[in-house]
Amino acid sequence: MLKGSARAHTNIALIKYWGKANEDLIIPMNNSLSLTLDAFYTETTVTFSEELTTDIFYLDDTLQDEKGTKKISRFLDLVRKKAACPLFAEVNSYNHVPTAAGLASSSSGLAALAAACNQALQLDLSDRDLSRLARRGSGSACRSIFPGFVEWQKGNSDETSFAEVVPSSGWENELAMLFILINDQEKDISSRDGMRKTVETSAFYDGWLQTTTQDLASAKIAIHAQDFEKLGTVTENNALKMHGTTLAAVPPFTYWSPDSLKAMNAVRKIRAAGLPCYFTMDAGPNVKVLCQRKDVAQLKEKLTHYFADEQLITAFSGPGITYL
Ligand SMILES: O=C(O)C[C@@](O)(CF)CCOP(=O)(O)OP(=O)(O)O
Repeated sequence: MLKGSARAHTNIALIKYWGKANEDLIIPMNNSLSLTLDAFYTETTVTFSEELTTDIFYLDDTLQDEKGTKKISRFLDLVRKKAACPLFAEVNSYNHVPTAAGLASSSSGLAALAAACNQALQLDLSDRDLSRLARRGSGSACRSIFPGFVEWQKGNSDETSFAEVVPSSGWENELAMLFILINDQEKDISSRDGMRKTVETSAFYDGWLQTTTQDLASAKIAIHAQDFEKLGTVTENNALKMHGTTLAAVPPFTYWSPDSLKAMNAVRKIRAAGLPCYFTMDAGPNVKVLCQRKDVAQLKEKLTHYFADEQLITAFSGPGITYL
């Protein structure tokens, strides 16, 4: 019996990954840049055993059906091949995220699984090679291997596509990200399906791609200069452009719900009144608000005029992989 356990934290992209150049290897069209957070994480244990005749996946103590196990099993096939190990495995994952929020964070889940496999099969992978392996599970997972600000170098092959830390002199510890959890019943289009539809059909996709490289350069300059307004502005604009691409997909779609727009407008109003804060969004209705740590209590107080307190969750910069 070969067993491994690891914890990985969710990351939120400030400059988005939105589209694959290679679906099988999960090579992205562009570089992306994220902030790993402390509040949300996944703890995963994997046990490879001769006794098993198939892969078994428990998520928060609930046995997952075949559909829910497919993505995990496909990833385990990769690991088995890499380790020349024929054994099936039992995976136990615990998502420490607010369940109601639908904050299904594939970034922390697949990163934790990759690290747990690394330990169980004694692959002895470097962080860079672990990032490459996690990338094969889910693109954004490659960034959760590292703490703080992280850039995913898109590369053009399995060897050259990996994440690495963005030097920041610890400035990330002066920032905060406040999640506005929008309880939207709509079944989300997964990020994987959403980005594929967009790449394949959206008239706005090329415009997105042309400007996101510049946005990433601006974000890195802002981090180096510790210029919050510059980082916040490029973060918000980049998210709006990414989401703009979905409106020109065929058929069009959007992740925005009425309350998403309410949240974005509230952030604009609070910013206009003098509190620097900027929003970003991913493949769902939730809105994440980037602000400076010193302002997060005041921001939360102002947002309670628009949303219930239990919908507001504060996160700070978080760590990379921890082996348990
Ligand atoms: O995180 C970002 O950069 C932006 C997004 O969150 C915007 F929705 C996409 C994340 O995509 P992911 O779930 O990693 O896709 P996969 O590679 O198909 O598994």
